[in-house]
Amino acid sequence: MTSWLEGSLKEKLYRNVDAERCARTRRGVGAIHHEPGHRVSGNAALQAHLGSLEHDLAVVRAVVEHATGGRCNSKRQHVGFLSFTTEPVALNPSSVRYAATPIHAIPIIRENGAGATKTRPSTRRSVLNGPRHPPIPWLPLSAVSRALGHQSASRGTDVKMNDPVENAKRLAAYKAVDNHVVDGIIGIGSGSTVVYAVERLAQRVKDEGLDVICVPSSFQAKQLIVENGLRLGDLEMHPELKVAIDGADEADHQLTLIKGGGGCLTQEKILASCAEQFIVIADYRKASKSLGEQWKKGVPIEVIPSSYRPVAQKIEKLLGGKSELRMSGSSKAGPVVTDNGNFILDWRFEGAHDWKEVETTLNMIPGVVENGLFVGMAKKAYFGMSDGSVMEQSV
Ligand SMILES: O=C(CO)[C@H](O)[C@H](O)COP(=O)(O)O
Repeated sequence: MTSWLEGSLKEKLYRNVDAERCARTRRGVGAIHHEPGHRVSGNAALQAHLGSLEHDLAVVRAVVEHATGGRCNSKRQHVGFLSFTTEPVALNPSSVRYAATPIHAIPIIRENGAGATKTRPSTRRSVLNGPRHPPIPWLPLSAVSRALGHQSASRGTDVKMNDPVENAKRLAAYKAVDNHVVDGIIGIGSGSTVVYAVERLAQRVKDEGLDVICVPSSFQAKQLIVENGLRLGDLEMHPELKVAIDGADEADHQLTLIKGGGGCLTQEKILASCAEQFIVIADYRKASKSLGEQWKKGVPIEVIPSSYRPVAQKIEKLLGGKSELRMSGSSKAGPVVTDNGNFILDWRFEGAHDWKEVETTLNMIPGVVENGLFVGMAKKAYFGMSDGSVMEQSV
């Protein structure tokens, strides 16, 4: 039986290994054994992944503790074998999806194994004794730092890697990057799902030598690109993009979107309009039959600050509903200020609308910079599901 702990460990330690590829190459993502007495042992694969043994132990212990929420006693049994005794952990039935990944034994690392194969030149101890294995990608630093509870350039999200919603975001993002990104200029959207797309891009640049220049849609996206060591570009240098990948607050059956929950709708729409392909990545909560079914905060509208009152009044007169100035909350007194120095109105609408008409009506009001309705722009969306699958939607 696959336990929640085992699934979590795989998730954390092998998150940059594509599960399908592993199954094909029989590389063994699941080289972790969970014995019923709450004992977890990870073999040489962990060490091959994580570098020096001392560092491994600290990182792996932190990951295990993060996964279990409990205490972890780790000890070095012999070279290349790590063993952990953890607090009792509850089995979580939602982890059965991990059972789909075959578990293979991976040979123990030895100092000087006969017929040894070097897995990574920089790891002196990383010598596999046994059948030849392709090099295993390293755990990205960002994954380790998330496991240790550090924050990334996401919107202040403390990413919990055993959270089904975070998993769903990651699955959708990884699949979209794998299916749509080739060498060229890529538009990077904003939000918490895009964090995973950038992470995957960085892995592919490192592992496959993918040659991409990334154009950001926000300050957050720019930070992500820089933090992940990707090449930064802009629309001035690269006005045409091969693909733009972005999240959404809601997507209906025609892939009409509400965007701008993170306040970056204007640049996001500009990027989407410059891309040959605009790809949406989201978790299962964002898919709906009609707009407003899932997303209750309304359509974000970026406005010139001095115009917010008359714009709000005009919207209500023309379209009904209620327009509210978005406030910063506890992080700052006063309204949210966008990357462009503007305000955001959230228009809570009632009933069904002709969204193309609404988009045009909103943008015709003097003072409106842009609105968060994306009509007819997305042709493909990836929704990560709670069962670990990815639902694809095309129009
Ligand atoms: O439009 C956006 C930001 O302006 C985001 O794409 C949208 O809010 C979705 O964000 P998340 O991926 O965090 O759910």
